[in-house]
Amino acid sequence: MSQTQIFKIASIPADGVGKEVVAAGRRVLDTVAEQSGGKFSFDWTEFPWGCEYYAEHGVMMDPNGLETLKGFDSIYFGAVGWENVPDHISLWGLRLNITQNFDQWANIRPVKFLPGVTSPLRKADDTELDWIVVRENSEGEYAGLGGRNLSGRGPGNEVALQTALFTEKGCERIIRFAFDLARTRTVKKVSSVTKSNAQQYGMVLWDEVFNRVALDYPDVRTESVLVDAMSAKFILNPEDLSVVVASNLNADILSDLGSALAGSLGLAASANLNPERRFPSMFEPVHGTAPDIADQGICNPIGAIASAALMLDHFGLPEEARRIEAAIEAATGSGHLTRDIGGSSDTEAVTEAIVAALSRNLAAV
Ligand SMILES: NC(=O)C1=CN([C@@H]2O[C@H](COP(=O)(O)OP(=O)(O)OC[C@H]3O[C@@H](n4cnc5c(N)ncnc54)[C@H](O)[C@@H]3O)[C@@H](O)[C@H]2O)C=CC1
Ligand SMILES: CC(=O)C(=O)O
Ligand SMILES: [K+]
Ligand SMILES: [Mn+2]
Repeated sequence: MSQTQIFKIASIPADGVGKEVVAAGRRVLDTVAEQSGGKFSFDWTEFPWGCEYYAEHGVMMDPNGLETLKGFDSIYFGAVGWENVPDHISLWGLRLNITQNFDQWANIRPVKFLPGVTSPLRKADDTELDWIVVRENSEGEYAGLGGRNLSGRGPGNEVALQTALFTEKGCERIIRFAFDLARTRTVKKVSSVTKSNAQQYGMVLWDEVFNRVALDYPDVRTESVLVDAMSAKFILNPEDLSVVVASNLNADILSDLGSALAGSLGLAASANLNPERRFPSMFEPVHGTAPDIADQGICNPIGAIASAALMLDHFGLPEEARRIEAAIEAATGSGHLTRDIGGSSDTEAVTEAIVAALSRNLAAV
């Protein structure tokens, strides 16, 4: 018998519903591993980093945390942010600390419509919708460049600069990534999103790189759409989308819009990839810590569980990833829905339904 492949996973549930959904995702991943017949298993290490850790230690994560994380095959993340810490401190101290330092420059965020889940889009009732937001995840508006003049100008005259960084290399790598992804899809099309009419430096550079890279992919259709028009297009003509590539902020906003159109923020998955595999990649639901519903056992675990499927893809286990996605569809299709999508099931019941569907699928093979 061949040896079991062991994946070392760092789990960082962090705050709020992050803890609940990571626990659910781990359960699903362990089920898939158990059912793999010894093909693979997961070796989990959980880290207590987040806003509670901050309250105790004054930092969001261990100062050697990045060094520690380098030894893992991937990171399974929940969400970060709580009322005891300013959001920009918690986000930069943990999530952005990891994505930036591990050069996880490609953030893929599929917009998936699930059976049994009502979309606010009437069009979704009779139209096949399926697109992926590709988010530049290392620079742009979240480069962290800028500063504040707190005292030099006197009261009431404070100034702040928040500078967006666009490099030719940074644009090119994410745009090529989007084209390569489009080539793997039924509809070979990339929509590039900027605001280059108003932002005449960085976004014009992005547009130029997009037009140049497109020449290398004559088999892929293209369009360039301004972000305000793209937000309208998400709602009016989403059937026209396949791969949507955008800068850090624009794609952050568009991907929440996409999740909402699919039915809830609780459904959307994401992968923060370091495509060169020099560092571990990180898998997390698109949503945040949902303080309004945290600690009640009612949040939707599907975004985190679908992110676990993206992790399996990254490990070269596409069949197992599709098994998880099929189990999610079986659960929603048979009415196991949390409140955010109009049901009354709790987190535990939906997770249980997904685990049961995995076991049924196995029995059917
Ligand atoms: N990657 C990360 O760790 C992120 C962290 N955050 C942080 O999360 C905190 C809250 O941010 P918000 O802007 O309120 O965004 P959020 O995504 O936490 O919540 C927005 C809305 O979506 C709902 N929602 C989110 N996840 C859900 C789930 N799994 N099931 C059911 N409903 C769900 C919430 O109840 C809320 O009504 C802040 O501290 C923010 O900085 C926000 C986004 C991403
Ligand atoms: C911070 C945030 O909203 C995101 O990464 O999606
Ligand atoms: K998250
Ligand atoms: Mn976001």
